[in-house]
Amino acid sequence: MKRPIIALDFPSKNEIALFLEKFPVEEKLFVKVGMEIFYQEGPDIVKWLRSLGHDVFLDLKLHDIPNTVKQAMKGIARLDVAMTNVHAAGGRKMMAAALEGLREGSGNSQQIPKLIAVTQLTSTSEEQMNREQLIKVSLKASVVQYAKMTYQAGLDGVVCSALEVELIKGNIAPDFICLTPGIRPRNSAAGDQERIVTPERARKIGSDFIVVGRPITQSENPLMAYQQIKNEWNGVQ
Ligand SMILES: O=C(O)c1cc(=O)[nH]c(=O)n1[C@@H]1O[C@H](COP(=O)(O)O)[C@@H](O)[C@H]1O
Repeated sequence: MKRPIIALDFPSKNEIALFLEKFPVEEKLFVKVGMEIFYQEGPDIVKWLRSLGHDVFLDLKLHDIPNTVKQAMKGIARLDVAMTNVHAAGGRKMMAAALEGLREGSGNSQQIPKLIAVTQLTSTSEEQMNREQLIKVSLKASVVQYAKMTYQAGLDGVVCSALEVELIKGNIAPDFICLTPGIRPRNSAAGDQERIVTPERARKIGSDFIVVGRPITQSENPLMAYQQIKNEWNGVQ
């Protein structure tokens, strides 16, 4: 069964340990380490999660000049993560430099983490993008443009809303990875997310990975919430 990626958005290792205690030890999870916990605990949090047997998506959304991103990626390459990301808005040169950094950091081995780029954050609406970023096209057109740049830079895929997956795969390639956060089961609060989709719809649309945070981490019964979302994501009744 495909595993939803759980966003471990907690302020400390201790809180993550308490959360993980709710899952059977033999259940190997796919978890996301983002800025909140990484800036508290540093790379050790990734090493610890790997030692427990979980797969890690390291979501630090790098966005800086090409050289800085390249050097940072050399460090990330040594953390044994399955996937990591940058912001496509950093440009093609930056994304290509990120890939170079990952390759060099891993000693040019074949086994480098998947590298994907954030298009428009799922918390961004079309109206906000037009008004604040002065991007005067539709949100979908902007996402596809970022996805094309990402593909041309040689990356594996993008982070987008499931609402844009069909368009991206149609314009680029069916196997271009679309990882989709902004997942909300029916009747759960959107919070700060704008472009939301249920796990079932994300499956039908063709998302390759879904990322789910608060609907699991803030649930009264995280294990049950995880299993329900996992079943829905896999089309299991
Ligand atoms: O790169 C990401 O993971 C990401 C990109 C994006 O466009 N939107 C987005 O929500 N995310 C991350 O996905 C997670 C979503 O969490 P919830 O909204 O709690 O399900 C958060 O950790 C975000 O940082």
